[in-house]
Amino acid sequence: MAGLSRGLASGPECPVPRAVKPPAGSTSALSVRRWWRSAGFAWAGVRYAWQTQANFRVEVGLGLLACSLCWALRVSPAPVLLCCALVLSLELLNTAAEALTDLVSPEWHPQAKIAKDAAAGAVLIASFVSVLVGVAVFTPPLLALALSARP
Ligand SMILES: Nc1ncnc2c1ncn2[C@@H]1O[C@H](COP(=O)(O)OP(=O)(O)OP(=O)(O)O)[C@@H](O)[C@H]1O
Repeated sequence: MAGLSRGLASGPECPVPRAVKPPAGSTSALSVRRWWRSAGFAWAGVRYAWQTQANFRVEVGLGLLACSLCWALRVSPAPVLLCCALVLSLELLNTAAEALTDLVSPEWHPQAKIAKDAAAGAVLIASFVSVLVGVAVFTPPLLALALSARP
């Protein structure tokens, strides 16, 4: 509690806790315990997005569908996996931007609108490009399959 209150900025204008310097000895990059703890926090963020963001769940579903299609059509999954990572990562950043914006500006504000709309725009662009990548990756094998199935 004392550590937390020490990390809080004073005054109502900045309610966000500042980073508290960790105790000496816990900063080693090779500390497995530290890495595991950080991974737990990161996983909590992913779980939060899964539980609260319908778009995140839809994107995970579409990503799994696209990966299954790669496997069924025997095409390289690399571009599809990259697109999945890009879209899901940006959706997580969008969720973070929304949460921060709601914290800092619960009332309507033009700057808050820019923050939310720009973060959503990043997801939109990545999703659009991912659809193009999907068309480029899946069209040739699907066409070949359709042609080979013709009598
Ligand atoms: N505090 C605010 N000030 C100004 N505009 C806002 C504010 N909060 C939301 N908006 C506007 O309303 C839109 C929708 O906001 P909202 O928080 O519902 O985002 P969302 O993308 O619908 O979120 P979710 O993914 O949780 O449904 C934003 O993109 C933004 O244009």
